[in-house]
Amino acid sequence: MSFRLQPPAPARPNRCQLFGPGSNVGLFEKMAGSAADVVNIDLEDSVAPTDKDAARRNTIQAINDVDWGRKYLSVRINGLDSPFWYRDVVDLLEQAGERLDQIMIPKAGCAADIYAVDALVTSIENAKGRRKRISFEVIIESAAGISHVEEIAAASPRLQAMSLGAADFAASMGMATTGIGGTQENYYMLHEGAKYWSDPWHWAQAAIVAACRTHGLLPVDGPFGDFSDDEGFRAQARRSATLGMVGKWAIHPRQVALANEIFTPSEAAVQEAREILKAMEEAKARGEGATTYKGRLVDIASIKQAEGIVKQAEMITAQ
Ligand SMILES: C[C@@H](C(=O)SCCNC(=O)CCNC(=O)[C@H](O)C(C)(C)COP(=O)(O)OP(=O)(O)OC[C@H]1O[C@@H](n2cnc3c(N)ncnc32)[C@H](O)[C@@H]1OP(=O)(O)O)[C@H](O)C(=O)O
Ligand SMILES: [Mg+2]
Repeated sequence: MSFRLQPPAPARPNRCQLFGPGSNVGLFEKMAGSAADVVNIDLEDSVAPTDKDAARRNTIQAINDVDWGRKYLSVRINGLDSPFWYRDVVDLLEQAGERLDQIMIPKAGCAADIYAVDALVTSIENAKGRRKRISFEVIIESAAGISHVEEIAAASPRLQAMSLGAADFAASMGMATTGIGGTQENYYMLHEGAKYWSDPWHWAQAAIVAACRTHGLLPVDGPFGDFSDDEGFRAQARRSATLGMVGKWAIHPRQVALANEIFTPSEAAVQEAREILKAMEEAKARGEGATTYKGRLVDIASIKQAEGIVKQAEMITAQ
């Protein structure tokens, strides 16, 4: 272990982030009543430029009026390259009540982007005497964002989570696809005439997970565009969970249960983790640092792996 210890990520469930446009007021109560851990009201790309002012007003009213229960309540502001973002921040911080938990910053390209939003948020919080400190989630969805992912993860103590935005990422990278996440038909290896599909999102996800784990943030997988493809969503989510991500966006309500299913450790996984912990306790009592569990090696690193699964399950149950 490095002398610099790995900080823990925030201890709150983030299995599913349900998105809805701030211009669609009819969705707010439905989002609040969903089983998502996080609700993201969007002021950015799902809102037409002509609707920006109305969406911002709707969002502030909904933050103040809707019963959001135990949801982690987040608003995605417009990008720093737009003429809208500063007004999003000013109006949200000045007019939305303390129920607002988080601001989501899209298309982050460097640490200074987060610094700029932090400076504005901090100034308004102090001026208005807001008691609750707003947290940040950042979206990595550009070539610059992934190139600077580690400095972005370290950019502000407000940062709690980081997501991959597959659509903008693909566009920025010039990827030859219009798909939003999932299997890409042309990304395959050929062996003896058979195609073996690979995962073009994998390397970016792994970079995000590493940056998040280094700086104590929650790594989150972004949207899966084809909301009629449940199995495709599950497969993508399983890969993300295996890589260390804690949750995934839902861009349609039918994806909420799928995300919760995949990012809640299964009973079998929790039972196995507990058995490994027991096997290691017994090994320790014998003065051993390694032992055999179901025919395979387990050692002190296995304790950390197993504890991670048990802690995740316990945190979700405690909610
Ligand atoms: C890709 C980049 C992104 O920005 S993704 C995030 C931004 N996008 C969004 O926020 C879109 C969110 N989704 C929607 O707006 C809608 O789901 C829809 C337009 C995709 C489909 O809506 P539609 O009403 O046609 O769907 P139905 O199947 O008819 O709905 C059934 C039922 O569910 C209710 N509903 C629909 N959407 C939501 C929702 N988001 N939350 C809660 N409830 C919802 C709908 O009203 C119906 O209700 P009922 O009539 O049955 O009562 C990213 O940045 C990147 O770069 O990758
Ligand atoms: Mg995007």
